[in-house]
Amino acid sequence: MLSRKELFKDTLKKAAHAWKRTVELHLTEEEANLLRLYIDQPGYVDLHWVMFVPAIKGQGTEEQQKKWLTMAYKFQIIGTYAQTELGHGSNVQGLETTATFDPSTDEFIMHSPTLTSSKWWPGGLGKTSTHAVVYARLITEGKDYGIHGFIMQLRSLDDHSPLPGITIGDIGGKFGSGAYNSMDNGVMRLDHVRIPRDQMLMRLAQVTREGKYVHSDVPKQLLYGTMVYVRQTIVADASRALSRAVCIAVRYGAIRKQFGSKAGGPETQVLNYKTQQSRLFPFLASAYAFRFVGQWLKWLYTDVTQKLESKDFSTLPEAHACTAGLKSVTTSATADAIEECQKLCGGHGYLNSSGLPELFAVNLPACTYEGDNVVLLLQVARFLMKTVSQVASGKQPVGTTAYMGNIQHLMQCKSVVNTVEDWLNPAAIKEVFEARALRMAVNCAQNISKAPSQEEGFEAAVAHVQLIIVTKFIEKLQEDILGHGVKEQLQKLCGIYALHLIHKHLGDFLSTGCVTARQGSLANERLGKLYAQVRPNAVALVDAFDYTDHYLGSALGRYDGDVYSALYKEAWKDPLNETVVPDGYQEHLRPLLKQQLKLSRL
Ligand SMILES: CCCCCCCC/C=C\CCC/C=C/C(=O)SCCNC(=O)CCNC(=O)[C@H](O)C(C)(C)COP(=O)(O)OP(=O)(O)OC[C@H]1O[C@@H](n2cnc3c(N)ncnc32)[C@H](O)[C@@H]1OP(=O)(O)O
Ligand SMILES: Cc1cc2nc3c(=O)[nH]c(=O)nc-3n(C[C@H](O)[C@H](O)[C@H](O)COP(=O)(O)OP(=O)(O)OC[C@H]3O[C@@H](n4cnc5c(N)ncnc54)[C@H](O)[C@@H]3O)c2cc1C
Repeated sequence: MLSRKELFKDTLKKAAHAWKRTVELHLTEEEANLLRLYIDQPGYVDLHWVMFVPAIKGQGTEEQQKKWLTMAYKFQIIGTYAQTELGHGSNVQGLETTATFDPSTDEFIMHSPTLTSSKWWPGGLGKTSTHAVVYARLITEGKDYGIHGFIMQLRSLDDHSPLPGITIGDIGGKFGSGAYNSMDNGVMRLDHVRIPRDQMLMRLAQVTREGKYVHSDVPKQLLYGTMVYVRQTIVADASRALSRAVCIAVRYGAIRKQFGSKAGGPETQVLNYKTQQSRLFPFLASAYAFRFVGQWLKWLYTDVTQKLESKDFSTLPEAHACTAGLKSVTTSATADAIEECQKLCGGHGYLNSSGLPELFAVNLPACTYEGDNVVLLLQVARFLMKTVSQVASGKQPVGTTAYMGNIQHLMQCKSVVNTVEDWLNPAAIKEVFEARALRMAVNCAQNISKAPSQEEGFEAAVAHVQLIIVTKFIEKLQEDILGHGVKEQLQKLCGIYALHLIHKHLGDFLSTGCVTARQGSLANERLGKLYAQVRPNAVALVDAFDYTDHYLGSALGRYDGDVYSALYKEAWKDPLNETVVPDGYQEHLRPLLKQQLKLSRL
């Protein structure tokens, strides 16, 4: 119910209070991150911690890190990540902002040469940030060396006014009433703003005092390292958002009753309808699947970071493909699922008090930020095409593409599934996913060799990423899992996750000859049985996410199931209900009604 201005101020207040508590309680970095997470309102601090600090860590020299991170860690400065421009987002190489070295003063001149080069979107830029890592084309000795990162001070540390040559503001209201409107995504134009040479982030490349451009021995792709880091964290965000929506829809489905009353008895819980189960349980399974793959991705990221520190860059392409692909598939699936959960809750799901509209609005942009999901999947496709060509020339693939080394078998194998029960076998499931992914990648590589196109391979990329998710779920179940019967429930969810994908993408599985139509229909039959088996534990499986009512923020998803009184109470809180007769009655309603009355008496 807050206006944009009130909402923004509320975010400032919460962030300041959270920081105060962080200091008072000596919270660790991890604990402080959790506190921020549970505040659950996008704000400038997200950009400061998730992008500004990591950008300096990844691209700054030790000296630069010491100087800037010391201030950033104490919040003496507030930073953002200013990459996207009004005319350029996905294509980072197309950015127009310039950083021209002036050897006479040992400074860079930061400039926005056109309207389209205005920085546009960075979170916290609009009203809050005092500093930013700004991405700009480095020009020295008359030559354009492409995009590099620069630390810039934007606002005075005394009175917060923009520094000379900097025009800065908020880009305006966004989708939904709350959601990202708490964030001051900003616009910024630079008019020949001078910064010292040592504010270029110099781990990847340096400009000497004389203006010479010098490469480091690290790959230039490390410039994109911050995005790899954030994409990895977004997978965990997607899993969390999806599990919240599913928790609301499952709990409400157990309370809501419609039709099916026998002999005057109670109506049927909507969660007992097979159609409700077949729409909802794949999301429940996906929430668990995304959580497990998110945990694995965090491990992969830590591993690649350690390797980078010892100058081993070999796993960087895989880390890029996995983070890009998983960010894309999990956020798209999550946005679609939250929208569907609204429908699964019927009319009440459309009320703000269900919590679902806000959840949708806040998670929808994850399909776009940190890389548009289509653009990112095309990056995965590019990686797959390279791997296929390496396999063809005899190189053994590793990591998540290791299965491609089994090309002889996977290109011609037939699924062993003969009965409904055979679809319980994880090895049988994995084999059809591997065969589908490989065959689609090889088909795509053949198409490209006939007619090269940047846009081929989108579906092959989706198939590969889904294989990763299925594989990581299966691997998780090979670990020890505590709790009586928990593993069995997770096995059922794993089956649902994999088989619902076979159902959804049956065209791919059939056209690549990985399964027959009969096997496809056996998969559907198995799926129906799994839904019925999961039903008795569905509520427990969402309770296991352990969300408080406060965090869930939903009248429908309450733990105690007292849905109707909660909806009723929430309705009365609406400002429209502050008066019995609404504002506007005297000016607009009364004259209208009186006029109609007069006319009818004529
Ligand atoms: C309710 C509370 C919620 C709280 C939530 C808190 C979390 C907050 C999280 C986020 C908040 C939102 C903040 C949002 C921030 C942003 O959006 S920042 C801007 C993000 N922008 C993008 O992602 C742009 C996407 N574009 C690109 O990444 C690149 O332009 C590209 C598409 C990858 C293309 O790059 P390029 O032009 O260089 O071209 P290529 O020829 O394709 O690539 C060259 C080679 O480099 C390899 N590559 C590309 N990227 C990477 C990488 N990241 N790492 C490693 N390697 C990379 C590519 O594969 C090529 O390799 P090859 O030549 O061997 O094939
Ligand atoms: C809430 C939010 C917060 C953000 N925060 C920040 C931030 O803090 N800092 C920052 O720098 N940026 C930020 N961004 C910007 C964000 O990173 C970009 O919006 C994103 O990278 C997508 O770029 P774009 O908007 O230019 O989309 P476009 O690339 O213009 O995409 C438009 C359409 O074109 C399609 N398309 C584009 N290229 C191709 C292609 N090669 N092949 C096929 N289809 C293609 C896309 O799929 C899409 O459908 C934020 C954005 C949002 C929404």
